[in-house]
Amino acid sequence: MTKRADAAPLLQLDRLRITHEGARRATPDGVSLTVDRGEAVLLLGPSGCGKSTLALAAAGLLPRALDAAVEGRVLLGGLDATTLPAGHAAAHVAMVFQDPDAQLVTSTVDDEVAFGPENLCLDEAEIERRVTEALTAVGLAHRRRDAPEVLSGGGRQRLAIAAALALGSPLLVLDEPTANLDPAGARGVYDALAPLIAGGTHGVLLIEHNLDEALRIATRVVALDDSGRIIADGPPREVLAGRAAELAAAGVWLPIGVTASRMLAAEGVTVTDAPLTAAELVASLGGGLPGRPHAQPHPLPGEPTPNSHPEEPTKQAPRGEHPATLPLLAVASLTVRAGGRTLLDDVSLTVRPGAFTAVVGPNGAGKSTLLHALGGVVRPPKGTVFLGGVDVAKLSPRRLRRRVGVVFQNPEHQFLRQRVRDELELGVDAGDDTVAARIDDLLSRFGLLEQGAWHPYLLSGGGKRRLSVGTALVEGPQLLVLDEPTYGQDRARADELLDLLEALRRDGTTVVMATHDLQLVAEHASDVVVLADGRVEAAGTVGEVFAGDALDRVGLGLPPLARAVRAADAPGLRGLTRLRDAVRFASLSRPCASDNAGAAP
Ligand SMILES: Nc1ncnc2c1ncn2[C@@H]1O[C@H](COP(=O)(O)OP(=O)(O)OP(=O)(O)O)[C@@H](O)[C@H]1O
Ligand SMILES: Nc1ncnc2c1ncn2[C@@H]1O[C@H](COP(=O)(O)OP(=O)(O)OP(=O)(O)O)[C@@H](O)[C@H]1O
Repeated sequence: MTKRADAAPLLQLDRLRITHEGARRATPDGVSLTVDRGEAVLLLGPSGCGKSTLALAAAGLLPRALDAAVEGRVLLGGLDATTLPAGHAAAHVAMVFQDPDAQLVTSTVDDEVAFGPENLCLDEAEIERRVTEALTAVGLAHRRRDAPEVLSGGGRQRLAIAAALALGSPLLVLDEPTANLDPAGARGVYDALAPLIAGGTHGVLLIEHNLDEALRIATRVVALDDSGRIIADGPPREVLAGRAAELAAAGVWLPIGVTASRMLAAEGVTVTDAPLTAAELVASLGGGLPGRPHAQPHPLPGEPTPNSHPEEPTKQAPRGEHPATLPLLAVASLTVRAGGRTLLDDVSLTVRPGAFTAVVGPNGAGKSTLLHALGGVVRPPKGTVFLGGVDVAKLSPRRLRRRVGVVFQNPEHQFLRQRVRDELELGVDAGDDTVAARIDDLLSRFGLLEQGAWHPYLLSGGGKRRLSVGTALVEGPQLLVLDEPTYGQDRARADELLDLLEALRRDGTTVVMATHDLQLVAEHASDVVVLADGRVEAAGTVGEVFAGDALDRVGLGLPPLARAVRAADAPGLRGLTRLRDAVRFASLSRPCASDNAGAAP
């Protein structure tokens, strides 16, 4: 499509400043930016800096959608968004919310996607064409007759994206559109978006933590700091590599290549080609560090054979052969059915005490269902869950809560009280005089001390997520079960959460966590269970599972670094799945000072 020279940008924010009712400061605070056709602007910033609030404004939903004072201007196609009649906004903009449940309104998948086009008074053939195209683009064409609420979390997210695409609006505002999606689903979303940007028909304002995927379409990166002000705005490499230190200090997620380069710089190794993605990182590792060919330090001294997990101690017995330890958790022949479907089909697995077991699988594999069964949230019709030798089905809800802390996929489903502090107090023995101190400690560890008296729903997405983890921890459970706990977190908070999980593990807590972030699995988990279609496809240590083909078989594939390493087919890199191993590799093969002196720049 040719762009008229005089056409106004799709979106123009002019010194936008939004102060929520009762808030002491504005977030965002004085943000000006434009998005035009052919542009995908990636908006980054720490949790609570106002990204979602800005997205609502950009979608023309303020001031209607929020109790907030809005200063500055929001122009959509040159028109003041605050004066656009509600029904006219769709001609300019469509939004996908951070929480897909916030936007699903009808009773079938089909109706949900048709809802927007019907309101545009399009003819039936056109509506049908758009519905089919949008559902196909997100891989939901086979679930047209289902109710949205029976879709998995990822399924509902795909549906929300399809509904936005079907509107045909030139500007798409996407608030973490792939946070609940499996890797193939996330790739699918960006595959669908890429031609819209490249073809110049659409513009995108994007909030996304999945940077490897987002960088496939991002033409510009805008970063906000904690106070909701712009600290960087420019081409992705210039901002993400060039201003990395500043962004990291502000708690902004950085792509894997930039994180690795920073770790290498701390080791005295300079990577000059500023890799952003895992593929670029591997190209720079495989191609030799500045000016010299690689040494081949792999396998590293004392390390296992190629393809095994580099940091797994060699003496560790493979899964199933931990002779001295009885499993903490033993699941046998677990079957869960609902709505005429079998969600879990004869699942058996064990988790050893102190393990950090990741449960991975495509959307709809049954991960949440399994976690709910472990936490006693659903009573399986068949099979058993034993925790420390005790049948979970025989424990009272109160005793179960003391042993198993559960963090749900959607934090809002978990909140029952009016104040953040009360939410943590819920279910704790009133007579216990250590409660207040424990709660203060949790509030401060989770960065929520100042928000203790707030309503939980007023927290940012990241804040809600941290509170939900806090509520599961108050009782000091033996087993902590978490469903996508890093979703919606900024870099600093996600690292903090993972550090906290590691500290809990050192103190004896066993962790079972469902996640779509396979890089996180590589970096932190000890064991993995791969689910697909309600069945266990593979289980074992991270090294064992990553070396096998189960992840490929179920359509997940390897995490970005391991995938890029495998694609590069460089023998020296084989087996690298963790960032710190990649950095160690590069550091060990770094040039000595005299090499450096003679090296080409
Ligand atoms: N309805 C509301 N009323 C009062 N304060 C709110 C409301 N919604 C959000 N806030 C506050 O406004 C600030 C910005 O929230 P917002 O959700 O826009 O941040 P964010 O950058 O998207 O965070 P995250 O990455 O954690 O989702 C936060 O401090 C949040 O607690
Ligand atoms: N009440 C129900 N009736 C029918 N089907 C259901 C019901 N609840 C869940 N399902 C289906 O069961 C399957 C497993 O859902 P579950 O939420 O456990 O998957 P998941 O692996 O956690 O997915 P995601 O990664 O998308 O969160 C999905 O296909 C979902 O649509």
